Amino acid sequence: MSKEPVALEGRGLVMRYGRRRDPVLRDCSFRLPAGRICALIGPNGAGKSTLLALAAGMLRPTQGTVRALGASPAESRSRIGYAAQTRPLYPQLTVAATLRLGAELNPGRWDQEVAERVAFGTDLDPSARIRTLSGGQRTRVALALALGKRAELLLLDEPMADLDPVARHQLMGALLAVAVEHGTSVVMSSHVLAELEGACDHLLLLGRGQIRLAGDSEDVLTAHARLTGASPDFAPHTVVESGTTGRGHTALVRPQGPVDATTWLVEQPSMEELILAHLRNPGAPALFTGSASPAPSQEAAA
Ligand SMILES: Nc1ncnc2c1ncn2[C@@H]1O[C@H](COP(=O)(O)OP(=O)(O)OP(=O)(O)O)[C@@H](O)[C@H]1O
Repeated sequence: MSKEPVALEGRGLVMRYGRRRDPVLRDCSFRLPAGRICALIGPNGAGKSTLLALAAGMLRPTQGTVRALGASPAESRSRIGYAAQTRPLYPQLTVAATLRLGAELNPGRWDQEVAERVAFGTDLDPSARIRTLSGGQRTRVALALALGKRAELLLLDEPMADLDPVARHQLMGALLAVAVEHGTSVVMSSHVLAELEGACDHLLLLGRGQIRLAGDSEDVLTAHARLTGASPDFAPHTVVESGTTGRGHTALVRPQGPVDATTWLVEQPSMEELILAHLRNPGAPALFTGSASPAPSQEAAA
């Protein structure tokens, strides 16, 4: 098993809200090595926000365990920055007072310069009250609180969702600069694949309550190939998605052994193509590459 430090780990997670019969997460296990910028992807309602809230210690799992930075999320709370999708902020406070509160709540860790850069990057007025801000401006303040905390693990729920293109670009730049400078581990959910592709070096794809794909982006990509040829039989390779085009039969596969390049045209799919194929085919077998392989859940290990 990999000895690489782990930023976030879930083992046998089950999450059921109230009396709902179907759990949102079911025996969900994963391991995120430290220092990665991880895209958390999945269809609407897959449980991305739930997973991030569990990792931040804002929810407790029905079953299973979450470890964040080597301890329970509650124990690691001061080292975790979390920007929830709902951007909970005090509506009566001004932006400047909100950042002051961030500084007071994080003594010894707070980076005012980063917080101000993120919050005031455009022309946001420090004396404006939170309740008067637009959705995008509130997002900037929520991200300023998360990044200003100099967290070791940043959990960002759709961080760019309501930002304009310039603000997105600027904030992604600020986020990456902070992450590189401090070796921060980042998990961010988003539906904008192009945005994630440029920024993230690790992937967690959630579907049907479990992790379907996990690993460093390069490893996940090289574990797949697009094959095109005359035959519809792609055995022995694992087919994620297949179809027919003008060029013949084509499939996105996980090669099981060498691919016969005399039979198939072999191409490397793009990350977007690969993710879309998995989103369209949630029944494809799960793949965990390298150090992303989860430890066996306690029940399985017993
Ligand atoms: N507080 C709650 N009480 C009951 N059900 C909830 C609650 N929060 C989330 N759910 C349900 O859990 C499921 C997963 O929701 P979640 O918000 O985690 O998904 P998501 O992947 O973040 O979705 P989206 O991409 O739409 O933001 C949904 O079916 C949702 O209705």
